[in-house]
Amino acid sequence: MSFEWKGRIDNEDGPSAERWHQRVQASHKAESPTLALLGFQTDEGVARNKGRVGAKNGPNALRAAAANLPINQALNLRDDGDIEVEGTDLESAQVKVAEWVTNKLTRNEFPIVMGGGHEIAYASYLGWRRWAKQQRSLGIINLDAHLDLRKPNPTGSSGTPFYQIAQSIQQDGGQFKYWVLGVSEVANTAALFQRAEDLNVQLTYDNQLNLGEPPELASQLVDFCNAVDDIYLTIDLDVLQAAFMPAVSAPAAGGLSLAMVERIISTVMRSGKVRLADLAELNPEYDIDSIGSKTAARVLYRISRYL
Ligand SMILES: N=CN[C@@H](CCC(=O)O)C(=O)O
Ligand SMILES: [Mn+2]
Ligand SMILES: [Mn+2]
Repeated sequence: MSFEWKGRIDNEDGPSAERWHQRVQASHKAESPTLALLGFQTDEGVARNKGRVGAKNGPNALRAAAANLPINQALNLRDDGDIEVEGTDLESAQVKVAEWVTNKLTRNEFPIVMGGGHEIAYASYLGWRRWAKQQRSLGIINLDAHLDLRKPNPTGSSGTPFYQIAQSIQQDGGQFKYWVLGVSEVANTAALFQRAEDLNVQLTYDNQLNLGEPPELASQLVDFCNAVDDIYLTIDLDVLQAAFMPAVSAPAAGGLSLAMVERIISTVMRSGKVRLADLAELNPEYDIDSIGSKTAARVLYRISRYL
């Protein structure tokens, strides 16, 4: 489904009243950083994971909410359209997304893929892997209520991406450096927590973050980023409390405030190590007055402010 970027235009306030829909359609300036967007329009990963479908329409809901965001910096915005899944062939679509990510990294652009389910993470990773050519190390920061460390059964799904990534990194002889923030104790089984332990995954629970920002959090995030060449930032929107984010495939009771999510993003982005990002699991079928889409757009905006 193609998308027409449109929104409010405040002619009376001149160029400083510019919004995202205008910048997406403006010509690029070589001297400005470029944020490149791609939609991953599919329900396949969520369906395979026995979830409630609807995330296929996530990319366009996010674009519509982002259209009126203000432009407050030198930034090129590019929308490269969508990748869809033909039939149930999720794997081929993931390869296409990966090729796009590799291409953006090669051009020194900042790629953000909009899901779709969290199986987008395996595609984003594969794109980074092709670009990095086993010459670079990766740290993954996932804001998510879930660990997404399920084993493919027998194929991948929205619940398996980080297990698939772990396997790939280990096969390449690398170290799987994965930190999940906002984990819900009640939305993951003992089997998944055991897998996280076996894979040396770093966990921060939603409850730990809801009692105020732990004093050591910022420095631990900085240390995590400094220990690798590149950071891949992936945000499963179900990490947010339902009041901010009703529009997800698998809501988990609890979750983080938008302020905490933005704070973590800011700390991580300031490291200068983040090369790619994605936003997963926006399911507009369950939205209320576009609150979820607008929250997702605000998350996107927060990332963009550090480019
Ligand atoms: N993307 C991940 N999804 C969750 C879904 C949990 C649920 O459906 O309740 C997972 O697999 O753990
Ligand atoms: Mn999740
Ligand atoms: Mn997830």
